[in-house]
Amino acid sequence: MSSPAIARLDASKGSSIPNNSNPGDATATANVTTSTNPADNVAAHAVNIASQEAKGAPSASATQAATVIEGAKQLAAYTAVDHHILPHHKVIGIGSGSTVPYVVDRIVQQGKEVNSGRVFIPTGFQSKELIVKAGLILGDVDQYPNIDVTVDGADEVDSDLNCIKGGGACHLREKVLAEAAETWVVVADYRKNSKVLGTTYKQGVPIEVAPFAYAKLLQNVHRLGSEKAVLRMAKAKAGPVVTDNGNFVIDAPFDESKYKDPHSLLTNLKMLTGVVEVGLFCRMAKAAYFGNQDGSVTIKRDNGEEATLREEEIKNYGGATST
Ligand SMILES: O=C[C@H](O)[C@H](O)[C@H](O)COP(=O)(O)O
Repeated sequence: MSSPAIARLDASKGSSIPNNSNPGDATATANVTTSTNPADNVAAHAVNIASQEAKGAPSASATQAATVIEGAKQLAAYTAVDHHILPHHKVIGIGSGSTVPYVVDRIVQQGKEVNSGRVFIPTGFQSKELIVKAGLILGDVDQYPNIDVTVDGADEVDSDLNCIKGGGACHLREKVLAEAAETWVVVADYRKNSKVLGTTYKQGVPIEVAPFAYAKLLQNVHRLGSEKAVLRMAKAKAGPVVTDNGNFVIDAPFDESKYKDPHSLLTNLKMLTGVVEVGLFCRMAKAAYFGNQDGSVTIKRDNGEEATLREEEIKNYGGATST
């Protein structure tokens, strides 16, 4: 597995996959050409971005940074799938976000034979589309309340594997699929790897709320200490973001002192009447995989272990760690 830094400029093979769910991550919305070798795919991004630049899109340094980030996402996703989605796993949850297309890509690379005996459960519109377009078998959590493994993205992950999720407003279904899974694994790039939540993800805790209750809830969230909490507004529509479940989202930033005890914060927010789900996932992950800029992958596990696998170690790991 080659490092993103030494990627070949060869965009000739593979299929095109959509690549982003969150608004504000527009540099990552180009179609991605995929192959089994992550290095090829990083190179494909470079070609894609270069052609976008020719049409007046972002500068070379911005596109280079975007390429490195995409390479990191792919490394995290591919490594997590290799470690946790094993041939005997038959019911698999597919999360949301910009790293998840690479998860589906790697699952497809495991082959038609193994995948024909599996069912894939989506966490929202984006992952449903990914499953269907990849030709995988779609199911729902009401048919399959017991999932073998769910792999999902995150907005930020702390040292205890607590996560902020919901930047794409999918956290209700994501939490249901995380709870339903025997193993829940998070994949992300290096920017999401923090000691304390709120360090890099500044928008705050996403809170899905019943629409009619939003104004009262905003007051109550302000009183809980998030004076800057706001109703999330849509970017290309007048009015608020409406989730896949027909609800609104409040984004509530808190001080570091609150983020240091995310479980108490979660409990206090969840107790507010009208809250449907809170985008704090506390100690739910078995492991979190972060792709790094240098082509290595950092793995944090729920037992406190942390390891960084370099290129050769990823390639030779070959081992399954999942249940
Ligand atoms: O609601 C969205 C999900 O929680 C995503 O997994 C999270 O926002 C990360 O998304 P991205 O990888 O696009 O930053």
